[in-house]
Amino acid sequence: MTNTATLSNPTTLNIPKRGMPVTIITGFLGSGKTTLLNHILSNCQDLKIAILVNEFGDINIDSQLLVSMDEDMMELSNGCICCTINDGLVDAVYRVLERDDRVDYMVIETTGVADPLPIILTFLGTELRDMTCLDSVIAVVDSETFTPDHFDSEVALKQIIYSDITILNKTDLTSSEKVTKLERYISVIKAGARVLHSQHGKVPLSLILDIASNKPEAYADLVREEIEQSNSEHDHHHEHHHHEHHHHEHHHHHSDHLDNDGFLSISFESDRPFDVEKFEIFLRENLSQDVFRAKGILWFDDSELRHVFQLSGPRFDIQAEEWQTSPKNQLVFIGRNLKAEELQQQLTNCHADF
Ligand SMILES: Nc1nc2c(ncn2[C@@H]2O[C@H](COP(=O)(O)OP(=O)(O)OP(=O)(O)O)[C@@H](O)[C@H]2O)c(=O)[nH]1
Repeated sequence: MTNTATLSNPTTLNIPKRGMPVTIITGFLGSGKTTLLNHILSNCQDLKIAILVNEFGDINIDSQLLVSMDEDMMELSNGCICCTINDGLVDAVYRVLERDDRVDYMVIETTGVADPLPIILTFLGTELRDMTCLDSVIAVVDSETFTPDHFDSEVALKQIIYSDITILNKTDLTSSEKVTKLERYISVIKAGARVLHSQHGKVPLSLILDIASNKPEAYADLVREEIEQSNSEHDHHHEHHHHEHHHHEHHHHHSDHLDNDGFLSISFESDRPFDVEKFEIFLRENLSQDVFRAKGILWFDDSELRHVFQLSGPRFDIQAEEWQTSPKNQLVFIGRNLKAEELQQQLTNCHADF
């Protein structure tokens, strides 16, 4: 917080817009946040929405999976997970506010392993409070895989507790009894919870955007606590930023800070195509059980198409579409106790022979 609280007003000639409504989409790994965002972008009609994607991992996969949109309307802030409210996020918000073109609304997709509270508090407790208006915080839940132990993740629970609306998504993959049970559970952990159900994030936009459902009073004590706590953590953050570009150090820091959750992200990129059979064998036989979520863009030597790979819990899915860029492989794996070198070696072995 200290980092952001001291951010001074930009001294450009652009006068930032004021009172911009903001919706934050939170939700655990693979719950359907990007899918919901695509639903919003495809149905928002004349509303000019700026998107801010805060992704966990070194490669931006999410931005490539969003429906075609004005590139200028997208800002990325690559998430180091322990510094969710890094300067990058605040800077990205400022870049949107300083736009010359019309922007009516801002939607932020957080990383699946982010505690949304620091992000919420950034909007309520810094000078962003005067520039923006936090409209709503939405938590997307995978109704098939979510259980009351919430993946042993404190963060998964906080995402629901700090949201204004919970969307129980993927109802097509689970029984209505399970959905009802989840709804009851959510009303226990969060009094007055507003719960919606969806398949592929399809909910009426009038129920989630511009609804003024966020109540800043509810966070007043937290704002104070957070400021006190972040003051004492300041030194750490400082040092961390210093090391940010170093790959190994970066991963190392992640594992240091995720005591609660232990999730880390491993990226893989290559300019050589995979052999589809080798990749399938890798998925079936070699992929560590500790991988909770994976996604990426795949290049196979026997295909002209790019393949979008999605793995969430026990399921995976590969869809073919046209390349918009030159072909390459880009993958991100997220899980606990992952061994980066082993995983990267396994993927290297999936390359097609020359
Ligand atoms: N069957 C089914 N699949 C869904 C539904 N919603 C999303 N998915 C699939 O679930 C996978 C993950 O969805 P995403 O929208 O990428 O999830 P996310 O929350 O953005 O994931 P992270 O950003 O990695 O945390 C994708 O393969 C989606 O197509 C749904 O309602 N039903």
